[in-house]
Amino acid sequence: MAAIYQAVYRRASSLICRLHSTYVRKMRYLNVLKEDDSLCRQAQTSGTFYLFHNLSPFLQKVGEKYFVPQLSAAEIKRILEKFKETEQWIEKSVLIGCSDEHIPHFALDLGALEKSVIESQLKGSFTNLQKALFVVDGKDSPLLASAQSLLQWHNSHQYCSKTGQPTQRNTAGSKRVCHASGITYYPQMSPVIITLVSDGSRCLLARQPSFPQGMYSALSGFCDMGENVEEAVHREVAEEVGLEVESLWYSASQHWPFPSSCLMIACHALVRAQQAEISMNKLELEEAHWFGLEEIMEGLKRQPRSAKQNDGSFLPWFPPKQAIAHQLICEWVKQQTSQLA
Ligand SMILES: NC(=O)C1=CN([C@@H]2O[C@H](COP(=O)(O)OP(=O)(O)OC[C@H]3O[C@@H](n4cnc5c(N)ncnc54)[C@H](O)[C@@H]3O)[C@@H](O)[C@H]2O)C=CC1
Ligand SMILES: [Mg+2]
Repeated sequence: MAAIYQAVYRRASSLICRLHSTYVRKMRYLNVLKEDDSLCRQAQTSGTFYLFHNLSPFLQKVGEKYFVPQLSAAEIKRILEKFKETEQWIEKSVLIGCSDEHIPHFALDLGALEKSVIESQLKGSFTNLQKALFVVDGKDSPLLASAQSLLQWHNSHQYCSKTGQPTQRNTAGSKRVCHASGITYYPQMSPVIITLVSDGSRCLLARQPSFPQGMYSALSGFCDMGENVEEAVHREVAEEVGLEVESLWYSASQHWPFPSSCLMIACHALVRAQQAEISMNKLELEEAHWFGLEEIMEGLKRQPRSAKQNDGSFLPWFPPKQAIAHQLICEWVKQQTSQLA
């Protein structure tokens, strides 16, 4: 039966090849792998693997640069042999993408095996995700973030929340099913709005107590059930700084893996300059200020280390370029400078 499916799939994909762009073919291929367990199992034998250990990605350092190595199935088998483990381990991997040439990419967490043995065999180290995202090449960070989020979701969804029975995953790891209740669970993300509020000439940045010292960011908050993006922006701005948003517009979005799988939806918002007095919610924020263009441009140049002053206090600095908050701040600067020109 599987052979018939594969022949049909090959026939269909050769037709698709002639009709569609590389991108469309790639997305269609990934979609087939998610739906077809036997094809996905076969793909694992020719795929590449990103390794994790208790959700920390494996990195290699060459000179000053960090790389995220992709291992072949044969290399994974060699590691497993060292631990006298079988290649069944590979079935624990999750599908995270594929190359333009349809080489599938998987992520595999070897958390149950001794970390130092793998690290010395592969000459690299498992690195905390928060650090990894800021040292690897920009194109690798979204991949690491989504791979880790998917692995984390599987870790915490082993059981059905209705029956308490174990759930079974499909080969790609794109869903889990409870056979007792028939419920299918799909990986979850929480929508979060992040808003850079402006009064026309200044922008509002705030600090949560958990932020590193001196760091200010745009206002953020989880969307409530049933809320749309516009309502969430209005509510969060009102809740956190006591201001009423007049107008808002969407900028961009980003997947953010902290604390676990957020879809950050970034917007700009405008409040009236005559009604811009901040009334900060002390339960959520420790500081909130209006910043002028010059202060923002100075802050963008500062690094956490250069922000520290002799008396131990910190000058304001802003999230690094990997965070969407950074993009919002840069867009605001661009818009302000173009108004001045
Ligand atoms: N990538 C970026 O540029 C930035 C990302 N963020 C992320 O945005 C997220 C949310 O921002 P906050 O201002 O902390 O949100 P928030 O203002 O909604 O406050 C967090 C509180 O909301 C409650 N909450 C409601 N729904 C929740 C859910 N689904 N998961 C967890 N807590 C929930 C909890 O009580 C939590 O303590 C943070 O996890 C942070 O990592 C925040 C700023 C910048
Ligand atoms: Mg908040």
